[in-house]
Amino acid sequence: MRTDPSMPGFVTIDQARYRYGAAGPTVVDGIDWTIPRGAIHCLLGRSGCGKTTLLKLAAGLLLPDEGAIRIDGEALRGPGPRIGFVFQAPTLLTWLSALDNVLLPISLHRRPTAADRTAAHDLLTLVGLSDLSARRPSELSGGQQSRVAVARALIGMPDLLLLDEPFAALDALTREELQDDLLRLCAMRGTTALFVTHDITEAVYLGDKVAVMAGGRVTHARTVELSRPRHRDMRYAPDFAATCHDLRSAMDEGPTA
Ligand SMILES: Nc1ncnc2c1ncn2[C@@H]1O[C@H](COP(=O)(O)OP(=O)(O)OP(=O)(O)O)[C@@H](O)[C@H]1O
Repeated sequence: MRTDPSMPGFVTIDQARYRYGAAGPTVVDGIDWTIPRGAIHCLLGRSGCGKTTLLKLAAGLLLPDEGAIRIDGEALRGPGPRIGFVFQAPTLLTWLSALDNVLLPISLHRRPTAADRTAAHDLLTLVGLSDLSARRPSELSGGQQSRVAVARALIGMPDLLLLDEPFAALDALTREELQDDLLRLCAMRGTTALFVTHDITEAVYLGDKVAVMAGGRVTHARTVELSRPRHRDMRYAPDFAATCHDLRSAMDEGPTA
């Protein structure tokens, strides 16, 4: 077991509320959530229920109107180097090589050192792209671009990785490979992660815990009892299917009053 439930939360979301503009509807409506250090939690929910907004609050890209987000006990006041973000689209810079895209979070602040370049190359190796580090994004497949985006999010050794449907556009087999890459990298580095997805099987395969969101609230939460490391054969086990079924039913129930 990777996490100890008695450990204090590494990420603590405390009664967070958020609306876009003064007159808009409340999009995140009083969410309480705790992620222990090193855990991977997944957020499931229908389109428009507020998942991305909650992720942006956890990244410090938005600040809550009410409540607080704490990372390691400290109230979050904006984005910082301890947090890595992977968006749905890989958002790579077209004129840079894969290696230079991975180095981007560093080169925005200072000139990368030889050690930084080695670290970037090591990350590309870990995601299976060691031979392609000189290629531009247009010379890479969609899955390879997503791998570069994951490597870029990890170059700053973030304590917290936030992922917003990063593999949604990929074919099923590539998605499974990237899920395994992500689990391996998080386990190696003890990275805490919050992963937003529409895909129930993805949430169950990756997560220590899965929350279902609807109408800006967490309406259901379930601990995933599968052992770690995860293995692709687990996807066909009865307890995996039962967990998926339970979450599907929770998504059908929708928000509670
Ligand atoms: N910048 C914005 N200004 C105004 N409203 C917004 C803005 N961004 C999102 N919203 C609204 O907030 C609500 C929640 O959006 P959010 O992107 O968090 O949902 P989501 O669950 O991530 O959806 P999806 O699964 O489709 O990405 C939606 O009704 C959306 O239209």
